[in-house]
Amino acid sequence: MEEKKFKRTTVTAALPYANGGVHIGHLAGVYVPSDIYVRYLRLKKEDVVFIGGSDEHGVPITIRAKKEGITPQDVCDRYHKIIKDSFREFGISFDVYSRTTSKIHHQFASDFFSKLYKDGKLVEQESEQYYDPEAHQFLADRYIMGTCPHCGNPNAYGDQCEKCGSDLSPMELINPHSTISGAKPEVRKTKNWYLPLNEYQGWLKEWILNGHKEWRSNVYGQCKSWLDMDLQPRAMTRDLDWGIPVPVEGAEGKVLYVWFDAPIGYISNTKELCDADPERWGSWQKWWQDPETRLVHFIGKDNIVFHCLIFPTMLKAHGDYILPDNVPANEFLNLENDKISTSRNWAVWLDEYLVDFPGKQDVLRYVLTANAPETKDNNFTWRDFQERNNSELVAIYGNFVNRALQLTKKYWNGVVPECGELLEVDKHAIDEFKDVKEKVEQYLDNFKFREAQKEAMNLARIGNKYITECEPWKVWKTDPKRVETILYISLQLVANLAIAFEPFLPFSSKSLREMIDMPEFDWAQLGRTDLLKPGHQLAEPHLLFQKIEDEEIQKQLDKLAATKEANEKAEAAKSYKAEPVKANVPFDDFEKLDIRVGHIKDCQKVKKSNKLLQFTIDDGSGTDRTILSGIAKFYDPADLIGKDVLFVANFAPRKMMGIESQGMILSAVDADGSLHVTTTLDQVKPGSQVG
Ligand SMILES: Nc1ncnc2c1ncn2[C@@H]1O[C@H](COP(=O)(O)OP(=O)(O)OP(=O)(O)O)[C@@H](O)[C@H]1O
Ligand SMILES: [Zn+2]
Repeated sequence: MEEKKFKRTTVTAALPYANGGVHIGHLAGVYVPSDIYVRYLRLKKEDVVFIGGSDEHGVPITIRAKKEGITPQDVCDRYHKIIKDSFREFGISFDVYSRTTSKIHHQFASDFFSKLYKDGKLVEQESEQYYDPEAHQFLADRYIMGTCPHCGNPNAYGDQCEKCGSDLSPMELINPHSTISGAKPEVRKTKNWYLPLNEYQGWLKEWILNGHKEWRSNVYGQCKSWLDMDLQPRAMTRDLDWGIPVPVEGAEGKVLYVWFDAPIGYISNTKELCDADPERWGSWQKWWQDPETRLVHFIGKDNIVFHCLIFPTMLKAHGDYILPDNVPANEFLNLENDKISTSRNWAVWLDEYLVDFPGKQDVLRYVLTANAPETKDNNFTWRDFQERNNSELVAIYGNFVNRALQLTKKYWNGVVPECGELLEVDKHAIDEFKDVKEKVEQYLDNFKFREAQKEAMNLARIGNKYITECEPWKVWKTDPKRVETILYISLQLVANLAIAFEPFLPFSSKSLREMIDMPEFDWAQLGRTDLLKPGHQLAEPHLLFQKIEDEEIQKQLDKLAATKEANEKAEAAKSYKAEPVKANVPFDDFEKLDIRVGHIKDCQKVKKSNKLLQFTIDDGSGTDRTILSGIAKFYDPADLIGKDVLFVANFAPRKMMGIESQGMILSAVDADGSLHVTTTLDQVKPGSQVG
């Protein structure tokens, strides 16, 4: 196949769903790689537009709104702002970041649907759906709960059981109920409009399986497995009240399917940008309808089917649009060996990261790229984060820059020296770093961001090796002229680093360019050895990166451990069922027990026991009472001193670990098996009887 030549590139990044903030999985999967790519094209002075925005329709937003007693628009407004701020703070350099609740988008998506409808590209079909007779509405899958037919989990959703992971359809649930009203749903007939993917199957096969063999193997493979099955028509409308109304007569109470409207958001957001500044951007059609424009979608793997099959089919059915030339989807990033999850709060949130690591955006960008899930799922660990910061950013990149700049400051007051005659060692270093440009380009052109960043880092490795070999601090004593050359070459390497790292670590690059006073630069200069001219005055050097200490990492690990514990508790509570009540007993039996209030005067751990606590109790008799209780795992003894507890006073004394226990302290057993000492609501005198 001949290589296509393009005049410009439209880059889109998946529209994040506006019911949560941005976490490291989002950054690693989509936003850092797309930003690197766009920055690279801009540096090459190519014509490129970078499109983003929030996805604000769909059911989960309405569920959250109901739960919090606010409107869906309130939910969107809150998260759109958080998301937008996070992207700005991490240097994700969108040309436009808009939202799918915008007026422009509603109109645009509605018109797009109308055109398909009028051209007869959609198929009208009736189907049976659950309907809530009390809330008077059809129920989206997420609004129906019931018992999972596979594992018996009583809290399975209409589309999925989170316990066993099965994909479900609402009709499979046993004893379904509406989560809105609790009512038993009825089956009713409803009409929707479908995109007949089946009619496009042959075309899709040809376009992807023959035409795009160069796509990443994970993307190509997923497309192939879909295309090896028979594609089914897919509903493009839903019975729901949050979204873009279906612009067809008789479709009241229906909205466009969120995966129909969201990708159109890429186009409507481009239109918003172009309309606002046509001089700078030209017409939006140029970016979406000109065959000389190259369209690239950055997404995570769960979005592949939508961007490779469904959206292209919509574009093809419409007829006026170009199709994606590549869809470099990433696999998933996990956190400390567990799936990142918004609902379980198992994530590193960008806004929280910035509070704990202010100014360290580039460290996260670096680690997420170094460890990007490009070919398989990958794992983020805080130890790896620390290790890469300390032994790569600090010890290699930062160290080299600092050596070169500090030596120049020391010997020449920060003025770039002359380059003298080149020795073998100089020529070798120059040769080595001249290749870097081509290698980085090759990797970036093929969306291999991990490798590309590694190559950029190689510049610093070359620099460190060079300085170490040349030992300018020793040579200075005998041959200062020679040191001029060594530092001249080192400084050229530093300038090259600032260019090479601009797409990856824009904040550090900017800071480095300020130190070497290099306001103007572009990609074409990469590999040159005359970027800083002799006599050029450098600014005051400072450290580019700081070491991250163990305590800072431990704090993050502790935070995650606390989240895990809270999740386990919540999980246990969900499946908790109170024990059945025991057989009735005569009141006389109860009366035989003497339960009393005791005041804890002292409490100690029992030596050599990790279960027992020894209590000294004031029981109102004037003599202290000793009671042992197996609750050491759940309490710090010091916290119990001074508290009142309920205890059984008339059990026969019993020896444990050599100590006689005179009674039993009463505790409640929680869902997770933890024990909680009981007390009275109000303070009463020690020795008061309970009954
Ligand atoms: N852990 C992850 N690793 C890689 N990519 C991810 C990860 N989580 C989300 N993404 C990608 O980020 C983009 C935006 O995600 P979206 O807002 O749809 O959230 P999501 O997939 O619902 O994630 P979450 O459930 O964590 O909120 C999507 O393209 C998605 O594939
Ligand atoms: Zn199940």
